[in-house]
Amino acid sequence: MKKSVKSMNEEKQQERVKLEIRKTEELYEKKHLEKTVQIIKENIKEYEAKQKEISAETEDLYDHYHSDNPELHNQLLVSLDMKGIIYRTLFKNTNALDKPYFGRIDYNEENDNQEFSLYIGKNGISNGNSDIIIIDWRAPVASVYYDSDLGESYYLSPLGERIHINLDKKRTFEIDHSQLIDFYDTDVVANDEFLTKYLAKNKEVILGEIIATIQKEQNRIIRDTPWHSIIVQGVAGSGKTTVAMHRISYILYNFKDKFRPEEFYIIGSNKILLNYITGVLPNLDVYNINQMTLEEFMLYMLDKDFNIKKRKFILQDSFSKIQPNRKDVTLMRLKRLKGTIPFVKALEQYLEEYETNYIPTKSVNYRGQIIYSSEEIKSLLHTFKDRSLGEKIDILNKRLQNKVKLKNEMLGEEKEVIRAEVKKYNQFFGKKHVKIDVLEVYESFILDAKEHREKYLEANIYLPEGEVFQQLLYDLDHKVIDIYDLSMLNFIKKKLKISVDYEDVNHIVVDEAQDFGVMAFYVLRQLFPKCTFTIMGDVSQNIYYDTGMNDWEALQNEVFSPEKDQFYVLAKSYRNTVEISNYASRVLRKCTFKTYEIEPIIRHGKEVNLVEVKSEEDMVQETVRMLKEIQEEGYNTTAVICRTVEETLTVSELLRNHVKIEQLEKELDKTTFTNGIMVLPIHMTKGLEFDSVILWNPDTNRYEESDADAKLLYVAITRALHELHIVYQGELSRLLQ
Ligand SMILES: Nc1ncnc2c1ncn2[C@@H]1O[C@H](COP(=O)(O)OP(=O)(O)OP(=O)(O)O)[C@@H](O)[C@H]1O
Repeated sequence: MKKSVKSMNEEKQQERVKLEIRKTEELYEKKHLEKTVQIIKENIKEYEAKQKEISAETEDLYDHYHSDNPELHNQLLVSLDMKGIIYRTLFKNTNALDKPYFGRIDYNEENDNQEFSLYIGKNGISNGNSDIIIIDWRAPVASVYYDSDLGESYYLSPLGERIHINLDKKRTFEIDHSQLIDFYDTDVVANDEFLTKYLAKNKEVILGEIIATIQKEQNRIIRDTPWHSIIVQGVAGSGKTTVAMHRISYILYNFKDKFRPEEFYIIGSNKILLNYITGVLPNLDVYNINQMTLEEFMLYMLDKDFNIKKRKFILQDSFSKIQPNRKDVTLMRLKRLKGTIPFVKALEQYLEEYETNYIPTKSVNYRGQIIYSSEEIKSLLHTFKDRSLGEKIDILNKRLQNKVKLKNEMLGEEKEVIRAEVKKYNQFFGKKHVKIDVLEVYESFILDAKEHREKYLEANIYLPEGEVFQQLLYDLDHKVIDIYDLSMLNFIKKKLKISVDYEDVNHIVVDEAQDFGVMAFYVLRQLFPKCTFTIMGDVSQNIYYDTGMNDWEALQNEVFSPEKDQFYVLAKSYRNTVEISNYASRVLRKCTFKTYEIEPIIRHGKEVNLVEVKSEEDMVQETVRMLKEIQEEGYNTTAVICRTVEETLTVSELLRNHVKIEQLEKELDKTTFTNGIMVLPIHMTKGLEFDSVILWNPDTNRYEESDADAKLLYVAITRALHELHIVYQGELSRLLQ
C-alpha cells in the first residue's frame, strides 16, 4: 500500500527533528569534550610543576637527612608519600588525554529529584582538587553503565546497599586523539556493534583491557564481593583471564582498607601465560601484585622447610606430562591419585595419628594430685584442632604452667619458688618449635599408606594398592617432585609447625585452574583459611588429563561452599570468529565428558583452511607459503602449534630456513610472547591468543580419538582470533573429521 503524502511529510518532518536533535547533541558533546580536554591539560601542567617542586624538595631532604633526626625522617616520608600521589595523578591525567571517557549515564535517584549526568572513563579525573569530572569505571555507580537498561534500575554501594535510580540515558563514545569520532545511545545501537569493531582488531602480546566494552555477565563477576570465593567456568575466549584482572583492579579500588596489592597472588600454569596476563595490570592501575606458577608459590611458602636446590630435587618437568606414558598403568594411577582429595585426606588422617603419638595425653600429676586431667588435655586439643601441632604444644605448656603456678600460690609458696617450679614445666608437652623435617614426615606417610591401606579404607578414604605408593617413594628417592608433593609438604608444615609464612595472603587468583588437581585447592584453602579466591578455568581445556580437573563438582562441594561461594558460567566467546568457534565445538562434541557449548559473538572470518600434503617436505613448503600469506595480510602474531616439545624444536628449525621464526629460550619456560611467528607446543599456548594459527600435522598418530587429546586440540584451535590453518599428512585425526 502506498503511503499517503501526509504521512510521508510527517516522516520527513520526524527525520528532520531527529537530525536537529542529533546535531544539537553532537555540538553539546563536542563542547563538553573540549572543556574536559582543557581541564586535563591544565591538570597535567599543574601536576608537572608540582612534581618538579616535590622532587627538588625530597632531594633536598635526602641531602640533609641523618638517620638520627626523627623530624627530618618524618618530613621525608610525607614528602615521598606526596610524590607518589602527584605521580599517580599526573599519570592518570596523561593517560586520559587521548580518550578521556567512553560512556555517559544520565539518571536520577529515587527520593531525590536531582538529575545526574556522569561521564565514565578508565581514569577518574577531577577539576583541580575538587569536582569530579570523570567517574572511574570501578566506582559503584559506573556499574549502571554496564548493567542497566533504560528505566528503573539500581546499583550496589560497596556495603551492598541497593541505590534505586531511574536511568534516562546511556551513551557510548568513540574518541580518538581527544576528538569526538562518534557516539551512540543504547536504545539506538546494539552494544555488539561497538564490541565487534573492537574485536576485529589485531592483538598485542599482552592481554588487553576491555574497560569500555565489559559485558553484563562479565561485570557481575568483576564486581562480585571479595568476601567470598568465586569459581568461573568459561569457554575458551570468554574473557576469564581478562575478567580476573579487572576484578583485581575493582577490588583494590573499592576495598582499599581491607585488601593490599602485596597480599594478592596470581597463580598461573606457566611463565609465558603469567607475563602475558599481568602485562595488562598497569593499564588497570594495579601495581605490586605477586604472580607465580603454582610450583613457585608452593616452594615460596615452604621457604626454608624445603629448599629444592639445597636438597638437589628436580621439579617434574611439566612438558613430560604432555604425553603420558599410558602403558605404565602404575604411573598413571599415581598421577590420578595425586590430583584428588582422598590423597590429602589420607595425609590429614595420618597427621592426626602422628599428633596423638607426639603429644602425651596422660593426666599430669603434681605434688600427688592430678592438676591436668587426660580429658581436659584431649578436650583442649579438640577445641584447638585447627591449630598446628606446635601451637597446640605451646598452649598446653602455658596452661599447665598456669596450673602449677596456681597450685603453688594456693600453697603460699614464695615467688622465687613458684618461678622455678613453673619453669620446670615450660616444655612438658614438648618444644613449641618442633624439629620436624616435612619431607621425612611425608615419606613416613607414604610408607604407612603403602603398608596399611585397609586402615584408610575403613575411614572411607579410598587409596590404591601399595605399588602406587611404591612408585611415589621411588620418585622421591630419585629426587623428582611435583606440585602435588609440594602441596603435601606445605600441608604438613601448616599442620605441624608454627609459621608466619602463611600470613599476608588475602586473595588468590588462579588462572587456567582446570590444569591443577582439586587436591591443590583443598591444600590452599587449608593453608589460608581466611583468604578468598577467584578461580577461572575451563574443564574442556584440561590438558593434564590425569591430574587436572575434568569437572567442577569436587571443587564446588568439597573445597568451597556451594551456599556461600559463587559459581558462574561464561558461554560467549569473544576471541574466535564464528567459523573457528564452530570448528572447536565440533571437536568437543566428539568427547564423552560434559561440555559447555560456545556461543560465538557474531564476527565472521575465513573458513578453517585444511590442507593435506604428501610428504614432510611438502608440509614445510605449504606452511611457509601460508606464513608468507599471513604476513602479507598484516597480522601481528602467528603461531605454528605442534604437539610436543621435540616436534616444536624440529619444526622450528625446518621453517627457520625459509621464514623468520622467533627464537625460543633454551629453558622453554623463560620464553616470552612476542610479535612475529612463534612455533610452540600446545601446552605453552595455554591462555594466549594469536591473530592466526597453523596447526601442525594433527594426524591420527598424534591425536587419538580420546577425551584427553580432544582437550588438547580444543585448546590449539581456540588460540586463533582470525584465521586457522591446518596442514597434515596421512590420515587426519578422527577428532577433526
Ligand atoms: N567484553 C569484552 N570486550 C572486548 N574484548 C573482550 C571482552 N571480553 C573478552 N574479550 C577479548 O576476548 C579475548 C579472550 O579473552 P581471555 O583471554 O580473557 O579469555 P579466556 O576465557 O581466558 O580464554 P582461554 O580460556 O582461552 O584462556 C581477549 O582478546 C579479550 O580481550
